[in-house]
Amino acid sequence: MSLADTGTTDLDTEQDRLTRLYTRLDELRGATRSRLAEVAAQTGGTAQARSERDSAFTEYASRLSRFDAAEHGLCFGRLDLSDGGRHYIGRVGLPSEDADADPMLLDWRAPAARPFYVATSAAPEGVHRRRHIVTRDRRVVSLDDEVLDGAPDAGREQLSGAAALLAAVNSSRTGRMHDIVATLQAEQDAIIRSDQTGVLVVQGGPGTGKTAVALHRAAYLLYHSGRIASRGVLVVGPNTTFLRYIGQVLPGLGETSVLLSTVGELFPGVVASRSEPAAAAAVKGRPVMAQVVAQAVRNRQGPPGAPFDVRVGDDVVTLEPEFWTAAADQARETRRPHNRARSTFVRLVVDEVARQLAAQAQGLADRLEAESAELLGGLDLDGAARGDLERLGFSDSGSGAGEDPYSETALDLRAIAASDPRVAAACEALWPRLTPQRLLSQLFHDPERLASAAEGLLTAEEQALLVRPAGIGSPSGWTVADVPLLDEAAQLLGEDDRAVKARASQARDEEIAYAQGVLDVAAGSRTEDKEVLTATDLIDARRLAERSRVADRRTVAERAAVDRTWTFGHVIVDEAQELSPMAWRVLMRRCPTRSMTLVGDVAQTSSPGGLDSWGEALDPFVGDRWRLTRLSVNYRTPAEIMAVTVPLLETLDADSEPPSAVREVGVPPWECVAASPAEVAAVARAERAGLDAGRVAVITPDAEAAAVAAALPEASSGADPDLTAPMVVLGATQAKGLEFDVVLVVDPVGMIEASPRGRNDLYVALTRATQRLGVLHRGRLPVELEGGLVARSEL
Ligand SMILES: Nc1ncnc2c1ncn2[C@@H]1O[C@H](COP(=O)(O)OP(=O)(O)OP(=O)(O)O)[C@@H](O)[C@H]1O
Repeated sequence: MSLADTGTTDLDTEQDRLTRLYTRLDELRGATRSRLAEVAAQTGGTAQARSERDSAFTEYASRLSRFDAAEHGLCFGRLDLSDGGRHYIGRVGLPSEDADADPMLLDWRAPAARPFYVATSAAPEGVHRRRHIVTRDRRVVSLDDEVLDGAPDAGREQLSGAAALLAAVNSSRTGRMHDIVATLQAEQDAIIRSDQTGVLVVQGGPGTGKTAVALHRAAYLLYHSGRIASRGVLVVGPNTTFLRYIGQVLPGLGETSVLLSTVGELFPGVVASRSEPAAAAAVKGRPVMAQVVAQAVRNRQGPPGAPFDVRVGDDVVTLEPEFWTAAADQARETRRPHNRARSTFVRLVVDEVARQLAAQAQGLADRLEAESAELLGGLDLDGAARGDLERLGFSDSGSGAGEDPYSETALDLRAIAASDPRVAAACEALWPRLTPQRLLSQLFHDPERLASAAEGLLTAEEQALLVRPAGIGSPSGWTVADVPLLDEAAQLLGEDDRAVKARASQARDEEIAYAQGVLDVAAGSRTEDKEVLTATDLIDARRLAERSRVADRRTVAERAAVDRTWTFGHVIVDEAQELSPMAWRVLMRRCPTRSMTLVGDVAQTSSPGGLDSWGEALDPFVGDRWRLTRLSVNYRTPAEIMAVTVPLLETLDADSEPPSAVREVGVPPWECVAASPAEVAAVARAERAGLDAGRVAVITPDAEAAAVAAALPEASSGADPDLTAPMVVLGATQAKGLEFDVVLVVDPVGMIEASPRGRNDLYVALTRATQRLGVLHRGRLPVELEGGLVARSEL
């Protein structure tokens, strides 16, 4: 039915349709909620029934969150096909009541929805008309139509849904990133839908939508791949402020199987809250640190330089360095991680101690025998020697422990050696049980230990950067750059989980004992009536314990967050240029399938350990088997601001093409002198006063942020600022990935001089504004900005 046939206006038609879609959404939501409540109320059953119930629970819960998330902007588009067909496109798919009929609403990720994003008048993909439907609450607000199978419209050819797109990019910022599902552009859509296998790198200048695209790709992959949905997606971002900024996007798309994390949060139980000099972080990030950590572990595996005495009872057993070396070699040959290979080492020590005890006993017997023979001539010495040996724990003087390691005597001696605390102490000294935290804090607190582990790998100056004053190494004493080292150490140390398993088994036995107690009480209250069945007639204690087990209904993301060894179905890294080689090793371990999307911009690298080229990071892990795609349009920064940054970008990367801005705003970026924090504060207040809605950011060199924040107490600031506040003060490295309506960049010369990557920081700061940019300096601008900015007085 065409719109003309209806006799009503387009808006009314779409309102009718939208109302029906919401009615259907409410029905489906209600039905899912009831099913969820039913499953949640069920208990008992076999292990298989429980597991099926847990899966059903998870499935209903995620379906419900998808329906809930679709409440805002349920439907945003319509495709009228050249063959007369029609699809409505929305955040979630809604099936028709008639199971054979077409869906009432197509999920944006469905293949049939793709033309909505990619069709152009040059390549209409069977689309006659594309309609963007703008809604608020449950009302249709406006429509924007593009007819694609007519004459190409040169002006709009590049953009899909230009009006809706420009309305979205021009709207005031809220301090939270929003999804762009209604206005995705073709080059973005191609990345989102590209094959899940292998490593995909998305290189793009500022504001090209890399973050947005990465998050929509996560939602797309979760929708299409059961494997990825069951293992979840890890999204790694540069800092917690940024993660909070993007935190609404995936829940808004109804996806909960995603863990957002910084590198510093990837080691469960460690809070990387300590800061350290950039030079120290840079050393810790270098690939050679993997060898340093490996050597540090090896250095904790025997042998002593001199013979090592072990006292057992009244006897002293001397273990020579050669023995320790051989035992350590044999334990390492198991190729097990340190803590698991330890059991081999301990067994060898116990065997050797037992062997020597036996040999000492045998020697004593032989000596007694010889002395007695000398003294007593032809008397029965065998009986006397046997008596001596029996007192020493031997039943048969002819079979030494060395000859039959499984004889009762040998086993006894081994048991004695194994339970002797001094043997245990010797093993602990020469092959200690180690946690990653213990290994590293002992390494960094002890310059000699560090020198031994880093010999030939780090210079004395580099080692000096790593040494920590005493007292650091407590849970709060770790830095972000320590986390990949902890992870590396965890990998090499492994976990001897026998104790954990033993505890689990004990807990299980206790559960069964408790269940038995329940059954005993039930049996005690058994009625005389033989027809009445009690619990004991139907169930035994083990099954009762199984039935009462609490279900594990945590989401994939919740389970992954507490498990260092969790491997994800897909890993997305935002601002990937910031990661150090050691951090890449962590992420590769979390993603053995190498199904990864890495988005970033090497021109924006600010961390000293970060990247200069993508190949540099990826070659060690995937060789040249990675795909590079580019985004070319800047949706955030107006053309006037991008023009100012061109000379700076040229100094950062002469080959880099600046992204073309999607719009102009008619306001040139300006500069003025503001020498003191008070002057900066005054300008910031004036900018804020001129803004109806939206956000102002004052971005300073990192070291100046506190002083400016003190002069502007009404602004949010600090390590974890509230981005939804009307004004915020940020250090340059905090601004990465964020955006604001108005940005004031303070002391650009100071910013450049503050770090070896200061120019990159300045580039990031200058490209954060969606509307207006002001540069506040101390009387001198960097050469790259000279001539590009209008003096404020001239505005
Ligand atoms: N297709 C689109 N429709 C609407 N808005 C878009 C679109 N693409 C990008 N944007 C908006 O442009 C802004 C910049 O996007 P995003 O932060 O993802 O870019 P980026 O490439 O990660 O930037 P940077 O590297 O500078 O941090 C965001 O506000 C985003 O919502």
